[in-house]
Amino acid sequence: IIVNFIITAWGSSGRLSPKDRGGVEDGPDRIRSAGLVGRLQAQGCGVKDYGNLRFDDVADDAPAGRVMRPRAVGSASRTLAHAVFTAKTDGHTPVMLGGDHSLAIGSIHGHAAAAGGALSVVWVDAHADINTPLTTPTGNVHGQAMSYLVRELHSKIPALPHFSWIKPCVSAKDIVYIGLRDVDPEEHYILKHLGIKVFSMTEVDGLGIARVMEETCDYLFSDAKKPIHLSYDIDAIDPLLAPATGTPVVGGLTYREGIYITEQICQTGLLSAVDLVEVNPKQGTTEAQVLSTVQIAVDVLLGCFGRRRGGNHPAGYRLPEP
Ligand SMILES: N[C@@H](CSCCS(N)(=O)=O)C(=O)O
Ligand SMILES: [Mn+2]
Ligand SMILES: [Mn+2]
Ligand SMILES: [Mn+2]
Repeated sequence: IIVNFIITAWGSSGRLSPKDRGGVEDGPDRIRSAGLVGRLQAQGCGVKDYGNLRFDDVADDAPAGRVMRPRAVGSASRTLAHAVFTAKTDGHTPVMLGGDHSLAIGSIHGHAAAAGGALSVVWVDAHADINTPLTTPTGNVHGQAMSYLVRELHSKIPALPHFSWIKPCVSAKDIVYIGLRDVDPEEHYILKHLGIKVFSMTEVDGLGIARVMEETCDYLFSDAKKPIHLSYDIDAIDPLLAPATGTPVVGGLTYREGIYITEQICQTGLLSAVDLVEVNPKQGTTEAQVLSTVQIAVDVLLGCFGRRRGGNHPAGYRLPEP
């Protein structure tokens, strides 16, 4: 599969709670240094690395209501939205390396603007990240990202500094969650009230990942085939395998389940943008923990862009003649 795509990178943008202790901004470079670009090129992808986006620090970024660092997050998201819009209109499949899941605001916004029509959003995560600014228990935007994007929630979003540029661009019916296991009551109400499709870890256990992916694709394409935005939070994977992340939750996806999701999404031929977020080297207590987390992040992206565990060979390959 020849895929032109970009790699942008994103630092920490939510409020750095003591637990968070920063470090998520180091995720992109650790993923790069694990050889992502070379591995993708080796499997036939064309890769253009746009480098790390830099964001101006915002002084006196006082909370707006409960929302932490609204000005920094809002303006950084706008910068990212422009970068993703440009990459998409240049015909690439953008890959956003996080960094915080708040980056999904800009990546999905920019993707939707370039796509022109509806997007399918597949959100792979232990968390729903759909708290509104009025329901968030922590104020961290990484737990609110979807609420700014879903049309049916628009009336529940108050004005926030540096957020006025955001126009909701995703319909509730075009969203599928996979891997949920730590959902706030308010988020649960939103998911139920909006009828958003959810395959929590209960469904993953009950149905098996093959059936989850079959139902995901049937559901998303029941009306029309739309470009897919895959927003993959590394904390969807069990923290025994991917511990270097800010909000680990026990009972996550196995490596095989996590990769199977990407193989099936790739097979649709509709993957149009990917976020790979919440890799936080500082949250690993040993280098081995960091490497395990980073390696799984690389394998997730390789699966998105054509790697099959049954093997691959380049188009046009022929056996050498004696
Ligand atoms: N529901 C909690 C935790 S959200 C965790 C964010 S992430 N991006 O999934 O790690 C909140 O809203 O702060
Ligand atoms: Mn985060
Ligand atoms: Mn998340
Ligand atoms: Mn999460």
